[in-house]
Formats: sequence, C-alpha cells, structure tokens
Amino acid sequence: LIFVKDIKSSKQNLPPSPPQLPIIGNLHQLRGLFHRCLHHLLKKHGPLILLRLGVLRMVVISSSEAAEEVLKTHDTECCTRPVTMASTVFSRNGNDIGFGEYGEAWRELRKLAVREFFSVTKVRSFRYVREEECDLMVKQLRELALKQSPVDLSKTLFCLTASIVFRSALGQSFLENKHIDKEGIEELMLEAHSNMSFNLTDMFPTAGLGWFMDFVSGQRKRLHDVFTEVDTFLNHIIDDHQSKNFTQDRPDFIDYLLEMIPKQEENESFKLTIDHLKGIIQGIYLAGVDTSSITMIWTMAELVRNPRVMKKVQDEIHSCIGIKHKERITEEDLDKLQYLKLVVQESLRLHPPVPLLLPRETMSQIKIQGYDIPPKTILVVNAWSIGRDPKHWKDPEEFVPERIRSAPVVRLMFLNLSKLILANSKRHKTKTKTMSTVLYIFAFLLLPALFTLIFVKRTKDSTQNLPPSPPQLPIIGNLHQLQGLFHRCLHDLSKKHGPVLLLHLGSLKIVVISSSEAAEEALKTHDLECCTRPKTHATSTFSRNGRDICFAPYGEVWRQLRKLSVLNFFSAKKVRSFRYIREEENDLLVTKLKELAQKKSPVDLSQEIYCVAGSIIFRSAFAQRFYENKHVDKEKIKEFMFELQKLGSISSSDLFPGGLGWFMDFMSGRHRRLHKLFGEVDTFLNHIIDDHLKNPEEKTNQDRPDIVDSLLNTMLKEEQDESFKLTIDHLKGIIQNIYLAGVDTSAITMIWAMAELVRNPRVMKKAQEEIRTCIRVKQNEKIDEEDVDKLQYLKLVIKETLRLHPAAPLLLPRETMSQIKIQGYNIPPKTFLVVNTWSIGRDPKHWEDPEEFIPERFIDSPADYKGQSFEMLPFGSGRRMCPGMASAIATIELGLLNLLYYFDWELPEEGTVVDMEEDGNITVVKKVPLELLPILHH
Ligand code: HEM
Repeated sequence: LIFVKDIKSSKQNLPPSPPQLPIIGNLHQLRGLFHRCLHHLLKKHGPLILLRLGVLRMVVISSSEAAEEVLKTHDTECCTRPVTMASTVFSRNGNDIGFGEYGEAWRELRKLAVREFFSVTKVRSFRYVREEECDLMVKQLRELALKQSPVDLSKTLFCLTASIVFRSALGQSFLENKHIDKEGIEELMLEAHSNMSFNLTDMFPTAGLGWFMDFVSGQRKRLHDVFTEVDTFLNHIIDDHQSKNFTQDRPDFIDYLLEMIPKQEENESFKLTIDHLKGIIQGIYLAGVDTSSITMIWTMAELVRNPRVMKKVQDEIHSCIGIKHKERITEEDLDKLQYLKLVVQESLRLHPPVPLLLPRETMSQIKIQGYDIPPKTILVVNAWSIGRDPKHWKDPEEFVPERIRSAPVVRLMFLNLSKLILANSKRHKTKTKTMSTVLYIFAFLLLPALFTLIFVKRTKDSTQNLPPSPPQLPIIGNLHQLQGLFHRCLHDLSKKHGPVLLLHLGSLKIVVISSSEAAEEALKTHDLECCTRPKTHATSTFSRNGRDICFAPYGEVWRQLRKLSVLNFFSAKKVRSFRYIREEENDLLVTKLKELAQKKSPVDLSQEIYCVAGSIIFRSAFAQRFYENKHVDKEKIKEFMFELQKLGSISSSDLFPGGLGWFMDFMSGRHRRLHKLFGEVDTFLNHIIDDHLKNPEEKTNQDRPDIVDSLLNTMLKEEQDESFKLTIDHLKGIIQNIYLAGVDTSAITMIWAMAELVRNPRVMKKAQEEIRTCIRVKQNEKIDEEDVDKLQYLKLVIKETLRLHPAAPLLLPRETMSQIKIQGYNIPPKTFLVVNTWSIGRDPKHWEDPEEFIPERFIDSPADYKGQSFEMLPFGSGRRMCPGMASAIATIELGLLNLLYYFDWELPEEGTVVDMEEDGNITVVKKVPLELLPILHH
C-alpha cells in the first residue's frame, strides 16, 4: 500500500511534506500556536507544504505568489469551506454566511446581509455610533488621566468595539445588555474561536475513534457549552427585538429581517428562517468585535514600543485637526490622516487578527506553484507568515509604517482580510469515507483480546465479592454513563445500583459511596486505611508532586505540613485573631452595597461575595489587601477558580495509560491549559513569597507577621529537623491550598445560602427578624462578630445550606492503602474512593422532603457538619477532614449576618425566580451569578 501510495503521490506532483508518523501524520509537529508552527515548517520545507493531520489533508500556503493563485486565479475552485464538527455546530448545519452551502440560499443570505448591514451606505449610517462611543471612551480615559491612574487599554478597546458592534448591529447598548457577562465575554470569544478549529473527530473519523476521544477529553462538551451560551444570547437578542423591551435608537436590520420572515411567499426559492438570522447576527458578533479590537490593541502596543512612530502620528493628528478646539473628533477628520492609515496597515501586516484567514477547501483539482492540489484538500493561507516574508519586507519584524507606501503585496493581504467575514463558501455534505487501514487492522486484532480480558475479569470480580457495577462497554467501561455533572451522575447511578458502587473508567477503578452507613465505615472505621489521596495527572502537577496538604499522600510530609498550617493558620486561636479582618472587610462590603442600594442598582452578589472571601483570606494568610494585589485579576476570580477546579479533576491521562490518554489530553489542549494555569498560580505564589522576603521597612501594607513569615523563618533556620525539611515547594503548597481551597468554598456556600433565602421568603423573614431583634448596631459602628452567638436560626440556615449545597459534593478523593470491607463488599488496595456527600445529604431515609430548604429540621436533630454525623459531611471526616472549617464558618456567619441585617433583597425583575442550576467539578457553584437588588433597611 505504501509503495502504491508513493508512486501515486509522485505521479501527482504533490507539494512537499515534512516527515510523517503512521496514523497521526504531522500532528506531532504542531505544538504551540498553530500559525507559528506552520511558519517554522515553512522555513524548513518551503512556502507550500502538504500536511496530514490524521485523515485530513491540508496544504499550507505561506508566500504571496501562491496566495494570489489560490485567492485570485483559482478563487472559484477554492471558495468553499471544509465541513468540520465545529463548523457544523456553529453554523447550525450551514445556515449562515461563513459556512453556508454555495448556491442560491447562500447568495440570498449574503445579499441580504450586505444590503442591510455591510453596505457602504449602511456603514456610513452608523458613523454617529462610532463617534459617540469614541467620545465616551475619551471621557473615561480623561478622568483616569487626571487621577494618574493606569488603565487596562485592552479591555477599554474591547469595550469600545463591542459597544459599536452592539449598537449598530443589535440595536442595543453593550454595557446595558443584561444577557452578556461583560467580564467573561472576551474569554467567551476566545473559547468560541479556539473551539471552531479542527477537532479529533475531524482527524480520526474511522470507527468513531476521534469522536470518542473528543467525548472523553470533554472537547465535545466544551464546544456545545460555548455554542449554547452563544445561542442563548442570540435568542435573547431576537426576543428583545420581538417584544421591544429595550431602548433602541432606530429600527435595525434584525427588525427588518424579523418582519420579513412571516411575509415570505410559500413558493419563494429561498426562505429566510430564524436559523439564518441567527447565523448572520452570530457572524457579526463573533467576527466583528474582537478582530477590530485586536488590531487596535496591537497598534497601540507597537506605538508605545516605537516612540518615533508615536510622535510622528501624534504630530500629524495635532497639526491636521487640532482637536483641542473641537468638541469631538469626527470621522471626516480621518481623510487628512495619511500616516495614521499607514500605521494601521503596518500593524495589520505584522499582527493580522486572523493569522491563517479562514480555511478553504478545493472543489476540483488545481495547480499552485506547479504542484497538483487534489480536490477536497483543505487550504490554509498563512497571512502572518506572508506579512513577514523577507523577500517582500526588509527587516520584517520592525514596525515601519513608511514601508507601506511602496508595497504592492499589502493590497493582496487586505483583500483577504476584508473577505474574511463574507468570504464565499460552498460546502460538500458527503463525509470522507477514507478508512485508515492501519487502524482497521489494529482494531480487528485487538477485539478478540479485549473480549477475552473482559470475560476473565468478570469471572475474577465475582469471586472477589466486589461492589456491584453498572453494565460496562469495552475499553471505556462506565464512562458513557457519566454525561453531565459528575456528582449528579453518581447520584443517579447509586439510586439504580446501590449505595456502594464500583465504576470502571478506562483503566481506573472508582468506588462510589452514597450512604451515611457506608461513609461511616470508610471515614471512621477504616479512616487509617483510607486516608491517602490518589495521584492524578492534575494533582501531581498542582501539588508539585505531593508537596502540599490537600494532595500529599498520607505520611510524614503531610503530617508535618498539616501540623505547621494548623499552628500558624487554622487553629481556633488563630481564627479568632483574624476577627478584626473579617469585621473590617464586611464593613467595606456593606458600605459599597449601601451606595448601590441608594442608586437602586442590582448587584452581582456572587462577584461581591467572592471578593469579600478573597479579601479575608488574603489579609489573614498573606497580610495583603486583595484589591491592592496586582497579581490577581479580581474581575475574573470566579472564572479562574472555576477553570482551576475543572482542570484539577480526573483527565484522560489518568484513565488511559500507555500514552493514549496523555495524547488525548495533548490534542484537546488540556495539558496546555493546565500548565498555563499552574504557571499563573506559581507566578502569584512567587510574588507573595518575594513580598515577604523584603526588609521590614519595605513592607508597606503588612499589619503583622503571618503564616508565610513563620514558615519562611522555619525554612531559613539552620537546625531544621532531619526527618522533615521544609522547602520552598512545601511553602508554596500550603499557601496555594489556603488560597485555592479557602476562597472558593466559603464564597460558594454564602452564595447558595443567599439564593435559598431569596427563594424561600418565609425563611428569609424569620432569619432577618431574629437578627434585627437581637442586634442593634450604632451609627458609624460595624457589626461585632460576638453577635453571631445570639443567632440560633442563622446557624440553622447555614447548616441547611451545607446539607443541600456542600461546596465539594464529592469531598476530595481518597485511596485505599490496603484491602478493606465496606457494607460487606471487598474493596481492594489502591482503589479510588469517592464519598458523595451531596447524595447523602438528600437521602430520604434520613431527611424528610430532602429537596426542601427547611432550617427547622435541625432544631431537635443531632446532625451537624462537624464530621461526626455521617448524614451530612460537607467538610469530610476523619484524619483528612477539612482543617479550614472554623475559618470558613466564621467567614460565612459574619458575611450573611451583615448582608441580612443591613439589606432586604429582591430579584431585579419582578415575577422571575432564582435559577438554581449547578456547575463545576471538584467544587460546585451556582451556574448563573446571583444578581439581586439590595434595599437598605438600616
Ligand atoms: C464552606 C467551606 C469549606 C468546605 C465546604 C470545605 C470542604 C472540604 C472538604 C470536603 C475537604 C476534604 C475532606 C476529606 O477528604 O474528608 C476539604 C479539605 C481541605 N480544606 Fe476545606 N472546605 C471549606 C473551607 C476551607 C477553607 C476556608 C480552607 C483554608 C483556608 C480549607 C482548606 C482545606 C485543606 C487544606 C484541605 C485538605 C486537608 C487534607 O487533605 O489534609 N477549606 N475541605
């Protein structure tokens, strides 16, 4: 076969290819940013190369001559787009312009979009929007300049383009739009764009292998999650236009198209549908916002790096339009600014926002630079490389706007860029039927061996008296039964198959415990045999190979770290000593909320609660003010914690040994994301440690020595105990645990408590009545933590919240160190143990109406969260139980007390209900942030 293929290839005169590996082809050469990898390959193998990515055949074009042949000479043959898993999802099966099938429907759709939005007349008509939004931005920047305050220009420019696109395309103000998370939108766009590329499903279609790999690595879920988020937003936009419940300057193209849909004649050849409309809006929204802002951000970055160019462009602006005397810069002024235009073009040369344009696919055989390009080949034009080609650009890495005047090549580049959004597209519906012979043979040889293995294992299992298992599939075991939130899937499985379950996830065996009796056996009777943690790919990375408290294996290191941290941070005495911090931080939050209450402005309480929990941990553990710490992005703290939990869980690398799982995680980008995140956390820890190593006089904001100082002192002492030496990695492990386990969990619990209170007005009223009768706070004083002791009902509310919404529903995983028996079943050594406290807290055997939020159920009940009653275990139990419980409870109690004493809380929109959907992995958060209206009571 190889011989025949080689002869065929040489006859066809295909472009040269870098050396390939069997099955994966050139995939192993593509590590890092895609356009940069392709650029490196070009340097070695020439400007036209053929790559194989699994079954995909891709030609990469990195010279202007070849690009001209593709985009101009053979434009008609190359004007379709490849069909990929992602494009099919995002285009709703081709119902958009970017991916729509070439033909009548596509032409009509494009015509409509151009007429109603993209035409020169329309673009001109939005001039006032651009001018107004720029004017607003200038005003904000002026205020900051007066205060000499630094500004996140990337964010400012992103908001500017978003505001312009929103007003001109969607008829709405970006900042006032309720359906968009302004803090998360940049990430959403990044995520949407990175998910739109090729996936393993496209590269390995044989026998569904790629599909399976994308499924297991979570790539399919991520793709669908992002798509759902975008689609929900589009539905809101359409609903708003239909119900007219927003302020709109004038009717826009969505109104026009919505009006058009019902008026269409039955027999028309093209019928506009809601999916088409969504496709158009989505194209404008996803392609329009960040491409423009990226170009502006790069341009500003280059200008600041190149003072000569900055001066020249500013001189031109000042001399041509003298803005000082005018009220506002208008677009007419632009015509005079030739140098500014060169600057933007030079920036586009060096930093094209879509460096590889959008992929195309050949519809018939063509010749490029003398090479044959067969039909159905994916074509990728590397505009980023072309803009750096030393044949056309002298000193290509330099930013020299003057060069653009005499450069003809640049025209081609812009031609391509402007075609990006509305490029032609014809698509082929037929899927490739190429079967990878090697894989086929491989699978065929493997099957009998697998069945034999399963049979032998089943017989062995039954003699061992293992817990029952749900039916399994070969290789993946029970993985296919785990779609959705992990703790909920385990809850459903335990309802069907019993409270002690054995699951096979790839090669990993997990025992799931979902009853209080079984939990008591694991965490009390067999505490010693179950008190180590399993080693997973993510936990090894994050714990620096077991050098922390959370994930260290049971042994001397863990014992010493836990002892040190209890002494310096977790002990009751230490927690008490941080009382003034909790009081001050809550007081600050109340002041902020009072201002918002006066303005009658709804508040993202989830964000505020995260920040107050962060502030308390930062000050008590690191003696630093959260808001003053430059190394933490306060706006993104929720998202950061969420991503961390997601990546911290079990991955394919743990399920499929022998490199297969590792490869799947590599392909899905999980390794990259994990290491990036770990790098971020590590940089933050280095900063904390550096700050503590400064001389006392350099430390500006430290109230008193903290745990970091104490541990550094121990470390630097000469006479450290020989049996255990504290290192910088151990120190980092402890700080990291306090930061990552401390902020998220307390915040989550407070958010769930507030959500339940708003949903249950009876309980809210009772809790507030108790607080307001027991406590009187004088003017200009803050609430005293001692007051909490008087509040019995508030304590019940917290217990009930921890029962229904334990922040870590599956605790942290344990691993058996020797063979034990649970509920009569044998559990072998080295088995992964998971205790489902979420499920146990809902067990109807112990809890009447378990889904109801009834704090009174604890009045005559001995049940508690302290690890002794196994009907609820939010903090775990036994040796590995949470050491932060006292600190967390103090934070939660005082936080809730402040929120409930000073304010009444309402939903911003009357008639709506609190959304209680969950999301997460190790910790489970309220998916939709809790937005409420504070009403000042005191
Ligand atoms: C409502 C708040 C909290 C909840 C629900 C919670 C829950 C848990 C759970 C379930 C475990 C695992 C226990 C086990 O395996 O049996 C744990 C461990 C841990 N928690 Fe918490 N936690 C909270 C707050 C905190 C805080 C505020 C800190 C630190 C400031 C913290 C630090 C830790 C550490 C270091 C461990 C690891 C213990 C070990 O493995 O030895 N937690 N937590």
